[in-house]
Amino acid sequence: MQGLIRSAGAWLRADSPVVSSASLACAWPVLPAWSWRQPPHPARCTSTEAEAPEREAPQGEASPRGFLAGGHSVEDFPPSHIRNFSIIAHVDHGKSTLADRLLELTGAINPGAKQYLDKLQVEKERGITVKAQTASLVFKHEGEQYLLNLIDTPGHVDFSYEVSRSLAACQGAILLVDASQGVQAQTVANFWLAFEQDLAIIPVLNKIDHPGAEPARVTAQLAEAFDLDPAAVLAISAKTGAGLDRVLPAVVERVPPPRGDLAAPLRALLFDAYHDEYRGVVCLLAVADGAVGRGDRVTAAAAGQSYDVVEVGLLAPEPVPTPSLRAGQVGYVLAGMKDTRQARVGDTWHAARAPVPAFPGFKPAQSMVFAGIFPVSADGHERLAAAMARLALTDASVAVRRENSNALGAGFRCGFLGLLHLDVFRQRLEQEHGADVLVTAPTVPCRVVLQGGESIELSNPADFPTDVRVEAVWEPTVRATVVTPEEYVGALMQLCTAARGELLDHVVLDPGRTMLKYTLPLAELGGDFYDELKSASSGYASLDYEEGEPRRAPMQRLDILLNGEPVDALARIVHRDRAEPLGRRLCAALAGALPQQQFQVAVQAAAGGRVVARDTIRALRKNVLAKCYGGDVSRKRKLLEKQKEGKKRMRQLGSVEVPTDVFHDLMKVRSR
Ligand SMILES: Nc1nc2c(ncn2[C@@H]2O[C@H](COP(=O)(O)OP(=O)(O)OP(=O)(O)O)[C@@H](O)[C@H]2O)c(=O)[nH]1
Repeated sequence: MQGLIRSAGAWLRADSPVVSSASLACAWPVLPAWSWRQPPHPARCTSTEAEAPEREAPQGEASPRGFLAGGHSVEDFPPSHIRNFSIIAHVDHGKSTLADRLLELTGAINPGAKQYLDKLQVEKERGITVKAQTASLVFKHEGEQYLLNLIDTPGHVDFSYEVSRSLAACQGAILLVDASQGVQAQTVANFWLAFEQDLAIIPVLNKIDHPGAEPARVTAQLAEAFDLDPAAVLAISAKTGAGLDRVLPAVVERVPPPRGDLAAPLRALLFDAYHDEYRGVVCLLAVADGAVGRGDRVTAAAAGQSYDVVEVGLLAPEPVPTPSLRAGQVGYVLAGMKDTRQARVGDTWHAARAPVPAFPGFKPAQSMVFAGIFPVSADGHERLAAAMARLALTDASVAVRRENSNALGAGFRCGFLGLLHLDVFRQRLEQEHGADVLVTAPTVPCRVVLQGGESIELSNPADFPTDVRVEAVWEPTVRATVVTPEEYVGALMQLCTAARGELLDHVVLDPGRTMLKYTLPLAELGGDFYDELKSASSGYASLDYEEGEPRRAPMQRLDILLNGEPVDALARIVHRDRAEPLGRRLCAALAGALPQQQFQVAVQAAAGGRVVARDTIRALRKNVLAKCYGGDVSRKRKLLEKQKEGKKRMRQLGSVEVPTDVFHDLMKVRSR
């Protein structure tokens, strides 16, 4: 057994440098570790600075210094008394709940908080973390005060870009595992992310209060899968608080302090940035050496821009301005930036005219799915454009460009990190910015090689050439990791094969638990794949993936035609074998969803130069005034008004009027 598990580890490491969904988003910082990430042990860490005294925050006095819980200021914490760590885990294993408890325990927030660090409405509603959040805590251990900087990370694979860059600002990570669910796909991915970055890893079992908890079994899983010492595994319940008192002492004792040199010139990593409506762009910096303070002139090396620092401080978890941020500390900087695109995450900041060696940086987040976004009502473009501009400011990982559709008019083509990211973006457009939007079927980018050798990158099915000969199409793939109880292996292998998957490996993790590794076309992960995976495993299987090599595949454009006119917004790029069945499903769905018109409408699907499916909608003469008997003028006017409003939500596709809801209905049509 041990051999098998070790081979799993070896395979993971040999097969890919970082086994993580993060690399799907191409988010992997080109590390290895920086020098300050492998500091000496605290006991060997020399510090000439004074010990941190305990004192009260000044009352009633406007102080330029920022004070943390217990009245501490940043000067109280030399690098030896700082710990920077992330909480990483599979989705829903309890990261945000643990973060809440740690904030309460250290007095940073009042008891009873629920997902305090999840600030977005969409995060609160869906109970998921989308954006990594930072919080600085003060914790007393064995008579010494420590400044602990905690980063709560998202669990979902789409947002793993956030995890990898958060880890770059840390020296340690709490690897949280649900004691009832055990090791899952993102547990594996996140472990290797932290391991590859040389972080100290603290394994913590959560939910030991859960009736299905099996702490002994999951501890054995962790020990075998990751070669961890079972004695190092902590067991807690973030819900009841059981075992919680052991977590922060473990952080202090096991996570090495940052090795910063306060006397050296400023060298800081910009590891995150977000937009605040009132304060502009808030940059999160991990200061490796030196210090940065209000009024300093700093340069962002890769961006090649210099800025005057307006404010620096710690997030505790609310912003606490401080005179400076010092070596080893993680905090925020306001430098008068208006747009998050100015803040390139992974950039190195230094004092103006005092360049320093740059950090390796991060690869930019790469869009994995694209979709068109259009206003629901024909006159809603301006409102949508304003909403897009505002939201794009806060989410630099979405790629936006203008698009014009014959069917839907002016809109945007946007690139996302995955389907959840797309859905979250849509929800935020609607909830936070009041835009009523219509989203076209998501598509993955592919490369089309034309006769003569010219090759084009496509992110819009409507651009797929039909008038020139296509020599080859290359579609993106992922290397997917599925962790499942043994009894579902057969059903899951069937599912992956149906999704055009190629089995790469099959590893028994422990008796009753298996890890499958597949190459899958990225296009197949859209639609219902995740739901099918869950239903084939009664909800027990988990999935993670990283970017794979592009693969040649017989992909073609599937057009939907209304009375002979192709509707560009309904085109898809599909595998040759899928064109006909999908075409049939789309025609049937469209025929079912379209209201009858005053003439017969032919609904057709065409691929590879031929019609592959057809449906017909019979004619109906509709008269909105038919019910108006007796010449009631005001009633007539009301009905006409109502019809006018309804028409705003209609689009004229050739001769056919289509309610915009139809586009939403068609998105739900299964691709397989
Ligand atoms: N029984 C029990 N439930 C817990 C415990 N900790 C968290 N939960 C529950 O587990 C669910 C997920 O918790 P979260 O803290 O949102 O998980 P997360 O890992 O932050 O989720 P993502 O950010 O979406 O990955 C919530 O319903 C919590 O109330 C625990 O110790 N015991």
